Amino acid sequence: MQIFGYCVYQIYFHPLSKYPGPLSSKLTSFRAAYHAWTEDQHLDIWRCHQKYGPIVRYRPDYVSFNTVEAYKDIYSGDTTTKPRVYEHLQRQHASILTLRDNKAHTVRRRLLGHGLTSTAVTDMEPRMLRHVRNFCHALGAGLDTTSSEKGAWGSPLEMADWCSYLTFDIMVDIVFGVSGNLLVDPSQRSIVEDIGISSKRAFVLINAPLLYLGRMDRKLFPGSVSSRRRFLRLVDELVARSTSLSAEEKSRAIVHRLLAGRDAEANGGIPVMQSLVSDATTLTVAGMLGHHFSTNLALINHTTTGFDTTAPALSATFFYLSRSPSIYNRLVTEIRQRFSSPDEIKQGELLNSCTYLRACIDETLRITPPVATALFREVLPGGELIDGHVVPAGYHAGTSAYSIHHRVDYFHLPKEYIPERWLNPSGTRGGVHNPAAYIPFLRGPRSCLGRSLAYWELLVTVAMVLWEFDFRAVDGSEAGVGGGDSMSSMPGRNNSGEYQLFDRGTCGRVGPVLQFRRRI
Ligand code: HEM
Repeated sequence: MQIFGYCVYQIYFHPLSKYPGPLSSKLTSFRAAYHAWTEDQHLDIWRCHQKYGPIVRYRPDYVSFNTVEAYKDIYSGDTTTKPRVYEHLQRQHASILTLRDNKAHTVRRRLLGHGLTSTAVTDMEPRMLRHVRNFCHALGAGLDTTSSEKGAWGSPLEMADWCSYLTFDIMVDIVFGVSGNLLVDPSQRSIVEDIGISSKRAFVLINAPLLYLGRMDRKLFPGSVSSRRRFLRLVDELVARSTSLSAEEKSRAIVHRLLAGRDAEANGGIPVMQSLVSDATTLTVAGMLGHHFSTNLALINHTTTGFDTTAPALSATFFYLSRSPSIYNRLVTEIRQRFSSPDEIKQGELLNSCTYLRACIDETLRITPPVATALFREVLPGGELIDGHVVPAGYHAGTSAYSIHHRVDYFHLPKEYIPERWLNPSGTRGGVHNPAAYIPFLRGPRSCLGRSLAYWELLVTVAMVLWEFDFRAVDGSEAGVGGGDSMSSMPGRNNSGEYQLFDRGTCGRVGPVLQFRRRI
């Protein structure tokens, strides 16, 4: 009887009952949790929007909106915040990603933002370039061993892995000032998988917080708990290594700049602790920052799963280029004409003038947004009017980048990779093109702080690789790795031309498998 009463209430009398959606979603969070588990929640939300329209009740307490107007309402002001469930994701202290208090978030964002401005990216460039060169070195390993082999294709490489190693090494270097070394030393590489596995657990928990009861999550995800522990141990180790750097080395690491900034902020602008003075303070504060950064690092670095962003964008770009000869050739021509040597490939006018390169990156982030899912927000007291619809306080609303980027009335031929749409929307294969619906980095006060850094990594790495190498997809059984399976009955998973994301909050991915040769 109680169950019957609960169902009647959810379907007819609940404050969100007027919004359409699958019956199962109105009653429980099971569907959302299930698709978090099967790593296709972004596709399920997209399919629901195809069926029910731009507003879908996707969980009993959550409405997914798929319009430009709605996401402006949800993400632009201070009438929403991060949902309470995010608190479970932090170890002791809230990270910038989990902070619920909007004022505290603004302060934290200001502090962290100093280390990630485009000027800061210029300062960090020489160190980041070292890692991009290591990446190219790894791709070219084994090539040109004898002059007779010059021009021969190398062994197949799994690009998802190599892109993860690159972005991990860059982030560890600029955040902690120490070396992550995954590109050159295979011994620690399992860490990217650990990050992925632990992210999957976190994502399922966000969607089904009931699993926290009696710590059921630990029983359901035993492997992921140990993966997370290993990852956090690594972060603590990095923090410890970072604290023993010289003063000059510390000045280049974001974590230390943040410490100085944090003190200044807390002391009316007087930086009382410009260096880390005692081991006790160091370990406590740095450990805390380690956890703070663990979320951000996880956001960036992943192998097959999870909180990863730049790496999947990079491997997706290689995927699309390897499958589109005309796009590949146009881009190769732009890069090789623009730069006369790889040393010229760095931030500046020449790189900015590579408009086709930028269009390819933007198109990757549109069709394959690394944060594909809806980053849902909790409505604060007073409620909120979202695209003309009332969502009362305490309930959740969000917009999924994958869904809105695939709206046919915002982007013509949304399932196709067409960089030209960013150059001349009304030109080649022209059709509707609505840049206001483009939200890979989100917009508003919680938008991505690492945008400049991410663009640097993507533009410079792709340019450097194309300057040095030709590449192609392998033949045979691995040719399609990374794309959808045309035999799949699941819309979204059956598009062989679209790089597949495995949604775990950010995303996992595999492939493409490519071969390289020195450019001819
Ligand atoms: C293509 C690459 C990237 C994409 C698509 C991306 C996307 C996003 C998105 C969608 C958010 C909002 C998350 C939320 O509200 O929960 C975010 C936040 C954030 N991102 Fe990125 N990101 C990328 C790369 C980076 C990089 C390289 C960094 C460098 C540290 C970074 C640092 C951050 C930080 C610190 C936040 C939190 C901002 C805040 O809450 O104020 N991101 N990112």
